[in-house]
Amino acid sequence: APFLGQLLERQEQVNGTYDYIIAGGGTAGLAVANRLTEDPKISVLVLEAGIPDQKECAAILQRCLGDTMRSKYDWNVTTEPQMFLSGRPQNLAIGRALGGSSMLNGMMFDRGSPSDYDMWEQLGNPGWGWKGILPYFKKSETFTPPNADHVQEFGITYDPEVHGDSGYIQSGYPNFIFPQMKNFQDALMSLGIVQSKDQAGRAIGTFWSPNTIDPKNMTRSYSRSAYYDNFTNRTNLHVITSRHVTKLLLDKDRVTGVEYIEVGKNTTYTVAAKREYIVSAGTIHTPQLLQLSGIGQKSLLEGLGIPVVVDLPGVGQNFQDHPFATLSLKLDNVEHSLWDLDRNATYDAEQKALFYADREGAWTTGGPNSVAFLPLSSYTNQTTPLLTSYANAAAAAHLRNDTPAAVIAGFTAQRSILLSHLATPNTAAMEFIWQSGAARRYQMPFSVSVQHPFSRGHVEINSTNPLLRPIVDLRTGSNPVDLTLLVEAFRYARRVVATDAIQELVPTELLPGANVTSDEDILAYAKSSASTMFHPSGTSAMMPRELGGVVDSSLRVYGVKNLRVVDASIIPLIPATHIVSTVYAIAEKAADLIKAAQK
Ligand SMILES: Cc1cc2nc3c(=O)[nH]c(=O)nc-3n(C[C@H](O)[C@H](O)[C@H](O)COP(=O)(O)OP(=O)(O)OC[C@H]3O[C@@H](n4cnc5c(N)ncnc54)[C@H](O)[C@@H]3O)c2cc1C
Repeated sequence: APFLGQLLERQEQVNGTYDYIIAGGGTAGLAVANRLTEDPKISVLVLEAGIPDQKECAAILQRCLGDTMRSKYDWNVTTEPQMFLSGRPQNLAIGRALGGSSMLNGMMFDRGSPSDYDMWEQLGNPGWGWKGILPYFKKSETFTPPNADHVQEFGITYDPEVHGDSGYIQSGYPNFIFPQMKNFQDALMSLGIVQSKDQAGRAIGTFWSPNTIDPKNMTRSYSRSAYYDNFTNRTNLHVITSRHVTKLLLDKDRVTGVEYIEVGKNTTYTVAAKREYIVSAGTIHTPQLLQLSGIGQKSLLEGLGIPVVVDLPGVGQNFQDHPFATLSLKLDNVEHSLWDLDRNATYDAEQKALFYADREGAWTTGGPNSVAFLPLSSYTNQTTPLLTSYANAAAAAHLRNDTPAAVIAGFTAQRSILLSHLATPNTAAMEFIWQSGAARRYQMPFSVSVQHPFSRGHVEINSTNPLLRPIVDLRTGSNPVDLTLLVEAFRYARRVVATDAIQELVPTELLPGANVTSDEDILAYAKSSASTMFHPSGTSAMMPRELGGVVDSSLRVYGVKNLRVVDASIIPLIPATHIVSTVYAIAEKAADLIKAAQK
């Protein structure tokens, strides 16, 4: 068959059956497909709704970071009005492309701390604590250490022991770093914060985060380039794009096939798997697909006339994200910053020339990498009162009124685990990011982001039409203590700005502005400006069924024998990090679990 192994272009090229069918060729989907097809006897079909990028600037260069948002590569999801954030809906970018959100993301590549994953294990998921997942973090990456000049100039430290050296995702540092990025590290250290030797082993304190960047040419390393582009010679791997999976066909406790359409056309096709079905459609579309297929909360499905195959109230619940808010600064004493690329054509042209000559200069940089992840006790003296306010409310007090009992039980278990970890110095509660103009609207956005929110949202279909967007409600700030944490973080951010290291840069606070000082005013600013960090997680959570879980610790959907979910939706508790490296680790571990089940 002449087309095998390549991206399939025509419907006739799709076979009737495969060993495995994967719904969603995104970050996790392509990684799983790659690992399963290492065995030439195993055939895999990946059905991806999006399109392949054309390796254009927006897709692969840090220079154009953000340009894919609201483009043809984005699902363009708008959330419900966020009632706890002044009623503002949020634009939730999600990749609709070969490689999914990894093709669209900010290229930060960090990990949570050991405690973030130990919490997963404590929630009833054996094998998913730090010890169990670390080998898969390593397996997914090839880490290139910072060059000697950068070690010298910026004080970047690293520990090769915690990194991988033969994985497919390339991680490392851009060839160019703006000098003012170091002032942030110095500022934190002058406040007594310790620099982590390497975030990959303990992401607490201040540190330089790697990016997903190929050291050879300073281009994006993402699921497509890492797990697909070099493997198109595998005749047992079929990938077809512009194919939207509309339904899983179920017969009692087994999936018997998937239905899908070619995007923009009406014909429905069916394809079947001999071994298993894997849903990797991401945090929004995985629960949508399960619900459309009759797996979900009985009352929701019955209300839409969908026959209930498995009454699984957790599907679409437990929705978590990292909300962030920004202190915007103008720095008068810096030679250049990232936003000059958009504002100074001469400088941009110089940097472009440098990039194409030597892969040097500001075109190589863009993803934030000077950051700090701090436990509560490092940035506020209110640790005990804050944790007490979380603990004192009834567990369901801030959940939606009709939250199913099992989901309340799950949240109750999460809450007590979170409270015990957040009381220690080993769990980060807040990220502080010196963004270097990543937002493009300000010269120096200095953002703070809640890492272990107690607010929970949901994703729910309100139509049986698979092509309509489901209801996406983050419910950010529904637990008011999350927002109090942000207010405390603003106060600390101002202490950071007041240090000699930042004052040297001659900063002016543009937003919220020096006159915004009371708790009420800072809170009002946070509510009027807080946004998603694009880390949607948790809507098909890996937890015991009685705690509202959707998949077990082998990622099998409860009540169905041959169906797994592998993507960010299985994350039971969002870790304190940008989550893509966690998604790759989940996919790598899932592939091993699936292979083990073949025996
Ligand atoms: C703008 C943005 C910036 C981010 N920045 C960072 C960052 O700097 N660092 C970091 O660590 N993380 C970042 N993230 C988060 C990270 O990229 C994602 O969490 C991760 O890529 C999600 O992987 P996934 O496999 O769960 O889903 P995805 O990668 O989104 O994959 C899901 C795939 O399924 C496809 N699909 C959906 N429904 C269907 C269907 N019905 N039929 C067929 N296909 C379907 C989608 O098109 C998509 O390709 C960012 C995310 C965004 C959106």
